[in-house]
Amino acid sequence: MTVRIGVTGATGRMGREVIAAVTERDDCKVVFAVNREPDGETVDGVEIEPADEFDSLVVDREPTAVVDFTGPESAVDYVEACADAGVAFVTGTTGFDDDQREALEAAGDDVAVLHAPNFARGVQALVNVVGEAVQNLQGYDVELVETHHNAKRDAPSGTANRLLEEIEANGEFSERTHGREGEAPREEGEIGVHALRAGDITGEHEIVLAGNHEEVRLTHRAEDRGVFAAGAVDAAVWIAGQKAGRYDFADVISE
Ligand SMILES: NC(=O)C1=CN([C@@H]2O[C@H](COP(=O)(O)OP(=O)(O)OC[C@H]3O[C@@H](n4cnc5c(N)ncnc54)[C@H](OP(=O)(O)O)[C@@H]3O)[C@@H](O)[C@H]2O)C=CC1
Ligand SMILES: O=C(O)C1=N[C@H](C(=O)O)C[C@H](O)C1
Repeated sequence: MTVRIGVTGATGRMGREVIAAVTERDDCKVVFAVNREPDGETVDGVEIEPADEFDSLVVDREPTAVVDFTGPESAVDYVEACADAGVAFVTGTTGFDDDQREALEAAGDDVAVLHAPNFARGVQALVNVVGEAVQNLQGYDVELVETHHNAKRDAPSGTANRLLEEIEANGEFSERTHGREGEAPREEGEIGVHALRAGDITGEHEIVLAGNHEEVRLTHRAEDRGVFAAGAVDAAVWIAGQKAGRYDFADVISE
């Protein structure tokens, strides 16, 4: 079966990569790609259509799944249209607030919805091991540093938030401290969180655990956005066979 994929944010950094990743495979194809203000542009031979036609495209072109890398507001609009149309939704968008997260969850009652803040397999491995490292090093200071390109809108990154959840679930911590300035000695139990924005850096996450005259650093560095796109397209192909519900990238990898 050829999986039929709709792409949103099609001329963005990630949308372009998703189209390229689909085009390289023979088990799926792009059936539409939208962006807010298309000007007749094509991406890898795919015509970019206006985002305000999404609601009709998602019905008429009969996609199996939509892959979304846009922004939180538009991702919610798109998932709600997919829920109405009975189309599965895969999103890598980050920066959702609580209400937006709830809307994503709610759509999972009607269709399969997969949200992953990071589609790199190495990040999933990092999520899997960081809790164990924290458990083994109770009482060590923990700091998280994430580094991204200068156009990234949200901070800390979605991946950093996911890693922080895992760290907090596995140790005794008091609070997250976002950056430091002036007279600001480290408090016991805090987790320092630092967001660097510079140039066109694809995405780096490092967790530093230090104490007992030693330090452990767990680092993931994405060298190319294609790694995220490949994971997202794997997820779109995987979700084709799934019933309504909420999924994450770990579900895709575990099969
Ligand atoms: N999960 C993962 O593995 C990854 C997640 N991300 C996340 O993906 C998202 C997009 O990142 P990136 O591609 O770098 O961002 P870009 O800004 O390059 O692209 C976003 C695209 O979405 C479009 N867009 C934004 N708002 C809307 C809207 N309301 N309706 C329709 N289109 C819209 C933008 O159009 P316009 O140009 O008109 O604004 C743009 O083309 C971010 O949240 C980022 O954190 C990024 C990389 C990996
Ligand atoms: O905006 C990006 O570029 C990225 N965003 C994701 C995040 O917020 O974690 C994933 C990746 O690090 C790239």
